[in-house]
Amino acid sequence: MGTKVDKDKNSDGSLLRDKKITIVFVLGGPGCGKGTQCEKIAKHFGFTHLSVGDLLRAETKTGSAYGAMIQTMMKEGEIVPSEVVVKLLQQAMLRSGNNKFLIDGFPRNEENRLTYESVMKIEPAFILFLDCPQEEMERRVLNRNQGRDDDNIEAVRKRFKVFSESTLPVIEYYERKGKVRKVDAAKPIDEVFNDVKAIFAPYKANFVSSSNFNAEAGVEHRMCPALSKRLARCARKTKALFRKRAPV
Ligand SMILES: Nc1ncnc2c1ncn2[C@@H]1O[C@H](COP(=O)(O)OP(=O)(O)O)[C@@H](O)[C@H]1O
Ligand SMILES: Nc1ccn([C@@H]2O[C@H](COP(=O)(O)OP(=O)(O)O)[C@@H](O)[C@H]2O)c(=O)n1
Repeated sequence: MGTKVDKDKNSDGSLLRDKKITIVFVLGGPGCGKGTQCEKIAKHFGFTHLSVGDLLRAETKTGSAYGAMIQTMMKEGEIVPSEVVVKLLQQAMLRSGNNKFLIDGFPRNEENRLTYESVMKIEPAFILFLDCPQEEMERRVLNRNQGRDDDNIEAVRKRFKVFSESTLPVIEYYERKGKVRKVDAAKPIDEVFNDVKAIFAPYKANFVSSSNFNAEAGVEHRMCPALSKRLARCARKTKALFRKRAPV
């Protein structure tokens, strides 16, 4: 960092080279326990937990231009356009001040993955796949009691369909790259976390402090300058993408 050569390296979009940012995608069907496990990983290993579902729900409350569209799509269990999601992720990463991120519920389809790749260009370290039978996920979602619009039987069934038709192919894509770490998520919470802990063990050494990102509060923290610059560049690219598309 700091030399002209290093700056030039970063500007080609390949942040991996300076090994400063760790991104883990956390995937699995609705109710498999992504949020539950991410909260624990964030605490134990100093990652910032970014739940795309939570970011989208927070966005619906801001009265933004996209809020109403997002609300309708989520109620129907549909996947929100990737430009919106990637933009929210960039903003959240910028605010977090961390350089280790758990991105929960993303990429949910090929469009998410391709948009992320073209805009962010940060290869995920690995994909944590919480594998759980559908009947167990259905039970968990219907007992979740968080007052979510989409935790009813019709929306849950649609989300299962979206998961198997759109998200599983993304997991298969990363499997072919040797990046998937699969865990049996049907076990009790602490047993699942034991398996998860073994996967994250190499990240313990770099643990600085727990940083559990609050989507609604948008807390400001200290920002790593390299990440800040990188994300600012990504934000400009996303803006350009938005300009190309007519408003939804
Ligand atoms: N391993 C588990 N065993 C039993 N219940 C669980 C387990 N993991 C999560 N839950 C519960 O299931 C529900 C869904 O979990 P959550 O973490 O919100 O899933 P997701 O983020 O994947 O939708 C929550 O009520 C949570 O407390
Ligand atoms: N990458 C994503 C993630 C979530 N979402 C939306 O957010 C909803 C809830 O996602 P979530 O991750 O909070 O919850 P689960 O369906 O995993 O329980 C999804 O059904 C989608 O409508 C999206 O559009 N794109």
